[in-house]
Amino acid sequence: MSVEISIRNAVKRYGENTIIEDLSLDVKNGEFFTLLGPSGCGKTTLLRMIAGFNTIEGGTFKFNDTLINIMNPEKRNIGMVFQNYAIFPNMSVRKNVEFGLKHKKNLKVDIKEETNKFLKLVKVDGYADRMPDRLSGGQQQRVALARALVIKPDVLLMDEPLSNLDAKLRVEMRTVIKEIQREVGITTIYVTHDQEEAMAVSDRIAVMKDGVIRHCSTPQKIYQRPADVFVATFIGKSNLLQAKVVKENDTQYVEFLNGYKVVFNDMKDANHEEKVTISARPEELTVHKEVQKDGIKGIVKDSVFLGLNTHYFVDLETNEEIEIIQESEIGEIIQPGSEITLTINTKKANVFSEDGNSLMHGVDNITTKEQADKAL
Ligand SMILES: Nc1ncnc2c1ncn2[C@@H]1O[C@H](COP(=O)(O)OP(=O)(O)OP(=O)(O)O)[C@@H](O)[C@H]1O
Repeated sequence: MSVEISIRNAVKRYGENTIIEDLSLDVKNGEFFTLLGPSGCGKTTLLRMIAGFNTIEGGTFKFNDTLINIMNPEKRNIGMVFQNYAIFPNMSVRKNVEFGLKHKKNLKVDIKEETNKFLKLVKVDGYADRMPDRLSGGQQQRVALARALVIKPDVLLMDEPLSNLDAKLRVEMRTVIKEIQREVGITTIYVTHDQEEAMAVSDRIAVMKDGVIRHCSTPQKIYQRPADVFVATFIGKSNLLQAKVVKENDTQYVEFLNGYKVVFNDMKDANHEEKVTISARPEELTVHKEVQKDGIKGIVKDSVFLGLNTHYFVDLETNEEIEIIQESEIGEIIQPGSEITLTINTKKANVFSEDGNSLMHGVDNITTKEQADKAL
C-alpha cells in the first residue's frame, strides 16, 4: 500500500548548525516528487529524516495519519535506491532481489514467484543468475530498484540513483524509473541536483536552497513562472537583464538600461522607477540581423551551430552579456562581429523585484495536499 506523506515545520540540526529551519510539505499518494537543489542544500538530509536514518529536531512527519518521527527505519516500510549500487556483490541477481523478501516478516508470498515478477518488471529476468560484476551500471540499478520494490514498500526513496551512470544511460534509465514508478503507483521521493532529470521524471518538484523550499510546483510551472531569481537560474538557463519600471499615461513599462521599453501583460503592479531584473531564457530572446530602433543593440561574440538550433553569445550595448538560442535556418548563421538588435518575448520572460521575488501573476506554490489535489 502506498501512502501520503505530510511534513510540518521540520527542523534539522547538526550540532550548532541548523540545516533545515521550518520546512512543510505534503506528498500525494502515488506521486513522483523530486527534491532538487545545489550540493549541500539539505536534500539528502531531508530524505534521511523521512527514512529514519536522521533524528528529527522539530516538527511532525506523518505517513497517512501515523506519526513516524521516532519510528525505527525498519518499521517505516520504505524501499530505497542510492547512487552507489546498494546490491550485494557476492549474490546473484535473483538472490539480491529475494534477499529483501526473505528478511521481511509477515509478508506471505511465494518468494520465487514474487521475485520473478519483479525481475521481469525491471527487465533483468534474462540475467537472473548472473553475479553483479557481470552487469552494466544500468542493469545494476535495475536490480537495486527490483530489490527495493519487491518488499511492497509504502514509500520509495531514491537518492541520486543515476549519478554513477554515463549521460546516455542516465537519460535511458530515468525513463525506466518513471515507467516503473507509474506501473507500481508508489509514492516516490527522488533526490537529484540535475534539473533536466528532475523535469523529465517528476509530477512535482521542490527546488531547495540552504534548507528552504524556494519553489514547489509542477515542472512546467517552475520553468515558466519561477518564484524567484534563484529558481529561474537554477532550472534551465536564464539571462538576467537589469531594468526599471516606468509608468506613463496609465501604462506600466519595463525600461532596459538603453531605454528600450516593453509591456509585460502578466506583471503585477509595481512602483514607478522601481529597479527590476528580467530573466529571459535563451529561446525567449530574438536576434534581428538588421539594426532596429526598438530593442537592445549588441555585437555577436560567438555563434555556435548545433544543428536544430544556433546559439549566439552577444555583448550588449548595456554592457550585459547574453546567450540566445534560435532555430537554425538554411545558410543564415550570423557571424561573430556582426551588429544585431535583440528583442524580448514578454509573454514568456519574467520580471523580478530587487529582492529577487517574482512580480508575475500565475506563480504557483503547491506545497499542501489540498493545493496538489487541485493542481495535479
Ligand atoms: N552527519 C552530518 N554532520 C554534520 N553536518 C552534516 C552531516 N550531514 C550533512 N551535513 C551538512 O548538512 C548540509 C546539507 O547536506 P546534505 O547532504 O543534506 O545536502 P545535499 O543537498 O543532499 O547535497 P549533495 O547533493 O551534495 O548530496 C551540508 O552543509 C552538510 O555539510
